[in-house]
Amino acid sequence: MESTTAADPMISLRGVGKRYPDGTVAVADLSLDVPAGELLCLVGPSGCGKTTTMKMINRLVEPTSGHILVAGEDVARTDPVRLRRRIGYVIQQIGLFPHLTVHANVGTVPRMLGWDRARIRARVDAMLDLVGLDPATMGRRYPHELSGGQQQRVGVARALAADPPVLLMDEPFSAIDPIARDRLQAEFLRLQREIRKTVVFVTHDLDEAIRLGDRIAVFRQGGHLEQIDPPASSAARPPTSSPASPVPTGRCGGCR
Ligand SMILES: Nc1ncnc2c1ncn2[C@@H]1O[C@H](COP(=O)(O)OP(=O)(O)OP(=O)(O)O)[C@@H](O)[C@H]1O
Repeated sequence: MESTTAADPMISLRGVGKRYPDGTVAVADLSLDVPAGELLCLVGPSGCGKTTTMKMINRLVEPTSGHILVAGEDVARTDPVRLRRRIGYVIQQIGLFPHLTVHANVGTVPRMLGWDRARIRARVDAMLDLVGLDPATMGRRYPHELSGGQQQRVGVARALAADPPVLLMDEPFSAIDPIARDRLQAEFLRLQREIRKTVVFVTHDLDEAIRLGDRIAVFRQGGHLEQIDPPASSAARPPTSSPASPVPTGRCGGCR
């Protein structure tokens, strides 16, 4: 990756559009920057282009216009496999390999990178520890022997294993029951304070966005950016406020 200065955004979308082959314009003309270390939440109604935006960053979807830079490098000119090793990806149905143990799941990318066994073991143990799973007992289990919340933790550990600077998280906690979700959010917040990744986090839950996001980007249909602001802090900001008003607390009107 090219070197960047502290002032450069880690992720930069410039006039990005995506028209699918059937003519659907998922994203029309989107520009936004995500500074290094920021957790940016994307919210908005179903079908407004959040997932498409996310997948264009790691090239699971190719934009039909515009440019996306990650750490100053145009992703269109980066080998997708190389790119994805530097971008952790966590999705709702986590997609753990069912026939591999938790340990082997978390070690997937380090193995692909050719790390030696001792380094992989140490890294996997550290990652499981980081997400609150005991490496000795949980590492040997298979995904079906874990709760939904534990599986999501493994997904986060796997995404972090090769220490990517960027994490893309697409509704990572939404399939979890509310109590486990609450704990996962709290732990992820603690974790993020420690590791300071640049995170793009899609959610339908405005409360989750307010809790986790350094900023919240509100999308409307066609991937139009309606607003991008820090979440309102009721202690710091009155609810009726300035033109550049922060995203209000409450439910996301257009969201499911
Ligand atoms: N492969 C595809 N081919 C055609 N249209 C698609 C494809 N994938 C997504 N779309 C359309 O693009 C638009 C944006 O979809 P996208 O999944 O990005 O929205 P989203 O905001 O993530 O939605 P949700 O909140 O429901 O997950 C939708 O109209 C969707 O139907």
